[in-house]
Amino acid sequence: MSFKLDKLTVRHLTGTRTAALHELDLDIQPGEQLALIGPSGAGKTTLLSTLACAHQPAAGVLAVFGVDPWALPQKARHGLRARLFLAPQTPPLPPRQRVVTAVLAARLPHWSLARALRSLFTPVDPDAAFEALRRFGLGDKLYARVDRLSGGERQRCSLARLLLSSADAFLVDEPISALDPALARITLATLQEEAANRKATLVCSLHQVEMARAHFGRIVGLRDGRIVFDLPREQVTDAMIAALYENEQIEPHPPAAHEPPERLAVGACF
Ligand SMILES: Nc1ncnc2c1ncn2[C@@H]1O[C@H](COP(=O)(O)OP(=O)(O)OP(=O)(O)O)[C@@H](O)[C@H]1O
Repeated sequence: MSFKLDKLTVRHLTGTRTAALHELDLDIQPGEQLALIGPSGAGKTTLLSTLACAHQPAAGVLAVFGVDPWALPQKARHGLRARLFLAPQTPPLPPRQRVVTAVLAARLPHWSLARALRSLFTPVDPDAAFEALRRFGLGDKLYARVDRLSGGERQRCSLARLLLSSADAFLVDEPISALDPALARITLATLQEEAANRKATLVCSLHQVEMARAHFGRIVGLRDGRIVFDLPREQVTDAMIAALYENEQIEPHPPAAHEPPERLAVGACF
């Protein structure tokens, strides 16, 4: 089993004392690919980072590759984390670094300190970085600076690191939120192909419900920190989706009484 959750409850240390995840039961087999969907604030990111052993649960049981990460000594937990690749929605890439260096950093856990330092100045395996970037349509950005990438390019740069990692599970948070539809399809296909080739587990949160239903065989719907459904895609109905997102539409913003929209200057900044 890659992940086993039994009545798992997670609270954030800051903010409200309400649990972000409430008594979740979830089994994820090695090599399985599933999509997490649900409205904003449902707990998708919290679940992914809990699976990545970044949040210690408040209650319940978490087993990652058969062991409780929080019962392990810190060094062993660190070793376990190296088998997990968490791709956050906003990747924390060092801004002044070249893309090639940022991508090759995925191999840091396997390098000696001397090799890691050398790679900062002369990238050790630029061909591997190029190939990973190429698969996400970013081959031309190998030597670009990270802070000159667009939001979508940064996202894909972070995913290229995933290809160079040796992880057995990919935990990917909204990988296509900044991508156009064509790039979104390529990106999901690349992630799924990589996971299938190395028999890695893929858990992917998505706001694009139709993409989730089109690409993933298993769909987990989260709302208010609870699993609302966990089903093969054929059994997920439009009514279930509507109920999952019910009342989530944003109320239109009332125009300010003193400044009706038609009187705002062209180019006004909202
Ligand atoms: N660092 C934090 N400190 C305190 N509360 C947090 C923190 N991060 C998230 N939360 C809260 O935990 C709950 C779940 O948030 P989470 O980010 O996991 O949801 P999400 O489904 O990923 O949302 P989105 O789709 O908007 O990214 C929310 O109520 C959120 O306000």
